[in-house]
Amino acid sequence: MVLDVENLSFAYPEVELFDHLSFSLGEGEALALLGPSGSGKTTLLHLVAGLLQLQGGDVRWEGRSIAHLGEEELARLRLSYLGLVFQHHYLLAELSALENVLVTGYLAGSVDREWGLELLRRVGLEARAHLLPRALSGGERQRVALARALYKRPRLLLADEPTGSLDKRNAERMVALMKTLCRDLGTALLIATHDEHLVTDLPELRLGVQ
Ligand SMILES: Nc1ncnc2c1ncn2[C@@H]1O[C@H](COP(=O)(O)OP(=O)(O)OP(=O)(O)O)[C@@H](O)[C@H]1O
Repeated sequence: MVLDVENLSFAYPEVELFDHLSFSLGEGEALALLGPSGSGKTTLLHLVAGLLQLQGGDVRWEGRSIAHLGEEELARLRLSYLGLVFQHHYLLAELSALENVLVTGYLAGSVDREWGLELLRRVGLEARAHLLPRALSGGERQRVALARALYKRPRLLLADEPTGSLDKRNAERMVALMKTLCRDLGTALLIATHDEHLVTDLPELRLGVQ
């Protein structure tokens, strides 16, 4: 399995969020994470990403428990295992669309420009590769952020309200692209969203307010 979440329990001092929650994702599988505001979608994604200390239960990346890994080891594994997309694009304003897609390559000291361009082609933006984020529309920026998240061919893509800032047409296009690209790359996909109608064809995990 790409991801195993086993018996996960988590509480903040004021609120208990999960009690023995379990699910798994295999290669190229997708799951919609649904639930009202405050039900813990973002918290769950942070636990899966190893950005928040586990309290009870386990998270395994390709069979390997992350519960007792140090920060450095987690950060190293995350580079190849995980891609992230948020509600905001977080593109670097001074870099072109293509340079933003390649940014993790620059950091690692090896850049595959052709693959970056291919990803931009797949999200319909090859002709805009040279433009700065401010010259792109909101939907286009978010599609660049998707291409950037997939540049390393991660095993798992986590998307936290990726369509939260988009109109209906762009939201539908973004979700369709996430599903198609992840399936093609064998990347597992976990999407947290309020827009249930966008993910009706995906298996769902529904969180409730305690
Ligand atoms: N650092 C924190 N300390 C204490 N409580 C927190 C913390 N972060 C989140 N919470 C609380 O935990 C609950 C779940 O928050 P979370 O952001 O995970 O939910 P969500 O489903 O993603 O909500 P939304 O859809 O509004 O983003 C909320 O009641 C929130 O106030």
